[in-house]
Amino acid sequence: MHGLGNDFVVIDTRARPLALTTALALRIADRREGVGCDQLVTIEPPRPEDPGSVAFMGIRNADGCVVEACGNATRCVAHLLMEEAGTDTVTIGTLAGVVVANRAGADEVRVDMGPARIGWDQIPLAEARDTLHLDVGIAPFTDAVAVSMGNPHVVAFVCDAEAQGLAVFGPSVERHALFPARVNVEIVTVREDGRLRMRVWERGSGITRACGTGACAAAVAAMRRELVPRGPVTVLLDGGPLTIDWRVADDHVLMTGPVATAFTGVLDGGLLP
Ligand SMILES: N[C@@H](CCC[C@H](N)C(=O)O)C(=O)O
Repeated sequence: MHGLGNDFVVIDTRARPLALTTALALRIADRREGVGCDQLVTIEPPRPEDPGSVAFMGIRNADGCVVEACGNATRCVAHLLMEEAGTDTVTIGTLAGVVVANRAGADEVRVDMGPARIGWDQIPLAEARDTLHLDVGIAPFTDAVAVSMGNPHVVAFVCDAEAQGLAVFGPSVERHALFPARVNVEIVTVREDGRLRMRVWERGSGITRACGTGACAAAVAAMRRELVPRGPVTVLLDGGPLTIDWRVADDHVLMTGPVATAFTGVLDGGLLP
């Protein structure tokens, strides 16, 4: 499946448990030898600690590491589970917390991604720093904004996001000592029409065509800096637009966007044990 070209292999392990090792995840995610994807996602039985959830969503980046959140994959898994149950809403457990999703159109899903976390220790940063004006020491991240959506993000505002060498500075920012859990890296231009143009270097996956949690982080960062008014904003990714609303009532971030299924079937070819 994919959300705006951010693509996933989604494996339903509810009926058939899967011992997913890092080595196996790496093989499946490998675009040369495996199926190939930005993230590998498992649908698992619900955990007792996730109240109201019908399933747990496990997420691994293409480098095999387990991560807490993935906005685009959450829309995809929510869509699958709502189709399966014939409902318009679904509650899913993730390592970042329990999220609630709703249908927002034929192939559109809205997810309440929960609160944005902005404390330095919530990102996390290696030391106490101002997350609204963060100097990472690598241009253009000399006055950046750090936000956690359950996973860590750092956002730099630039005049022209297209002109930036994301593949050059992305890896250095991702692994900078200031970010002990590494970080997802976003460059954002605030357009004259009020929309945000964002490009992303994802932790553990590199440049992707879209990042849902990254779009949430970019919108929160722009609103914290008062570059756009608090309320719904369109974030333009390489793969298309997402609508992000940082709700005033409870500080939750709502993400609305499309879901697409590329292929459904049996993953074999010797990949699974
Ligand atoms: N593509 C995702 C984010 C996936 C996880 C991220 N690379 C991380 O390491 O935190 C999204 O749509 O949010």
